[in-house]
Amino acid sequence: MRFEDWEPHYTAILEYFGFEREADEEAARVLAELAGGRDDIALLEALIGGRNVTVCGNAPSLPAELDRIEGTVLAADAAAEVLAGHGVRPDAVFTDLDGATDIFIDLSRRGTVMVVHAHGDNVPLLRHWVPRILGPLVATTQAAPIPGVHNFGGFTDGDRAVFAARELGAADVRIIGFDLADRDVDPLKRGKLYWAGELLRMMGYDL
Ligand SMILES: Nc1ncnc2c1ncn2[C@@H]1O[C@H](COP(=O)(O)OP(=O)(O)OP(=O)(O)O)[C@@H](O)[C@H]1O
Ligand SMILES: Nc1nc2c(c(=O)[nH]1)N=C(CO)CN2
Ligand SMILES: [Mg+2]
Repeated sequence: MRFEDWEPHYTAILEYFGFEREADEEAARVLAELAGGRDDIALLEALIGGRNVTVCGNAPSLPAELDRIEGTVLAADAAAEVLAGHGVRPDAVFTDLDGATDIFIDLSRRGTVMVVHAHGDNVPLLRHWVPRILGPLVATTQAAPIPGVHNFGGFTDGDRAVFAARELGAADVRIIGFDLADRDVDPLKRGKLYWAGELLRMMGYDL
């Protein structure tokens, strides 16, 4: 998605949460510096382009839906840990690192692409984790893209994975582990799930 098509949604999200665009832009610059020129977008594209893709959200329903996995597996943040616990190594993990554990480092070592998202509220996490990610790395932002830092569209880890899969030419993108009406979450997370729903409906999902 071109940034000018994403920007109206981004502006509405900034306003809804009171997040600062300048803080997101600064975080993108920090991530670019930490990445130090590493950009495995070609590998991510090869995993997704022309393939059937399954995006795994981290709703409590995920373990019961694992039998629906088909093709390339994209995990939304801590869903990666659930998948790994069931013997599934995701091809890529979309993460703003608030769900990161040493399991991510292990997955990275085994070849999983880490698609790391910078935003105004995760700079300390970027500084902690990015130097430890030794495998394939793709950097993303929700603000304007800069060299080495991509914006495929989307906001939460889960819907960003769907936007990326579409942008990189997936043949089909199915989603599992999404329960956007989950009431068992704090108010901020409820707001984020609301936006995930808005954006996924915009992409044609009936949630
Ligand atoms: N009921 C749910 N609870 C949590 N995540 C969900 C749920 N349904 C769908 N998801 C998707 O799974 C993603 C990963 O979930 P995780 O629990 O790791 O949350 P998170 O890392 O806090 O998400 P984010 O950083 O995007 O807020 C979310 O970003 C969201 O897109
Ligand atoms: N500034 C900011 N941006 C975000 C945030 C967040 O907490 N702060 N959380 C996200 C996904 O959870 C995505 N983007
Ligand atoms: Mg996260």
